Amino acid sequence: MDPILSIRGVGKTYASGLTALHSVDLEIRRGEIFALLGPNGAGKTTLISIVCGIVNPSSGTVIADGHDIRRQWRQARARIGLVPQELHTDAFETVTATLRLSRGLFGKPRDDAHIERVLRALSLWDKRDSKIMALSGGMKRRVLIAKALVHEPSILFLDEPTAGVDVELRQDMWRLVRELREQGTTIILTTHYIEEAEEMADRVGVINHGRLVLVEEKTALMRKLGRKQLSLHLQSPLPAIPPELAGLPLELSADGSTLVYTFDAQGERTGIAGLLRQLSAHGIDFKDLNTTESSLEEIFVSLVRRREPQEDAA
Ligand SMILES: Nc1ncnc2c1ncn2[C@@H]1O[C@H](COP(=O)(O)OP(=O)(O)OP(=O)(O)O)[C@@H](O)[C@H]1O
Repeated sequence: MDPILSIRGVGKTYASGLTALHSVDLEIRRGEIFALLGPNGAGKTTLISIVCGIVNPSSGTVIADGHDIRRQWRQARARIGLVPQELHTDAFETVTATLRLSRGLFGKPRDDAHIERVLRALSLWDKRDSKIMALSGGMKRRVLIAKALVHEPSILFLDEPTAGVDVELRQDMWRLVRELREQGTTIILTTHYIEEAEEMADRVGVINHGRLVLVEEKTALMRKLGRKQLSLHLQSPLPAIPPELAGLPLELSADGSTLVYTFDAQGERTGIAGLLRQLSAHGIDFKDLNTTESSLEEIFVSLVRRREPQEDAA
């Protein structure tokens, strides 16, 4: 593996005494889309801020594209683009001037052709001469992304990029993320929209109470922790699950018309054949059936819940 970003033993205790991160180890692969998930206050922004040199870690090291973020801050920072949650930019500047300035800050020579490409990709070309303060909220978010990309970073952090944005911008954003990945940019995003991580990410990390509790290939995670459900839509509603079937992982819908059987997606044996035999033996007929798999969201919620008692005990 060729990590583009190595985070080793990174901890953070704020001046208030609050420990936001406990010795986090994480390696990000070159060219991947990595989704960092976690509930509010888990430490995602703290971790991103440390990698971007905005917050000093209390312990540990971070190597970004070959450069130590503390000893070679300038070189490391020039490899990183950050789309923060909020806009901190000069409201009186025009969009183009802001981008030129951002690019210059990272020591990159002026390149108006690149700025034009970034502006066009974000549907900002028409707004290039507008002052930032005259833009709508959505347009300002687009400027944030443009600013993060204008110095051609190899690692792009997106901190809650789609929180509160409209559908059009969200779609533009994901199209752009895919294009950037195809061009070789490594992307690390935090999101509360887990379906986005499910759709976009190659790997998923879950952070909870300042600890990285899991890092896994998304598909493997879904296979490993996912559960499947088989829904049987019955010919005639049942008043209750027959006592003979009480030992099975079955649930009956409130109106008695659907039996839901839950099984392990990873298991060797699903038990479905046995279930169908038993239903037939008890004269329970069904007219239709379908299966569903648990989403990353359900897996995430159960993971975060499951880890809580361990955390408290630690
Ligand atoms: N400057 C600071 N001083 C003291 N405590 C802080 C500071 N910044 C963050 N924290 C605390 O550190 C913890 C982690 O916060 P952080 O913003 O990293 O979480 P997060 O996972 O990004 O949350 P969210 O999903 O809400 O953005 C929280 O308890 C937060 O209150």
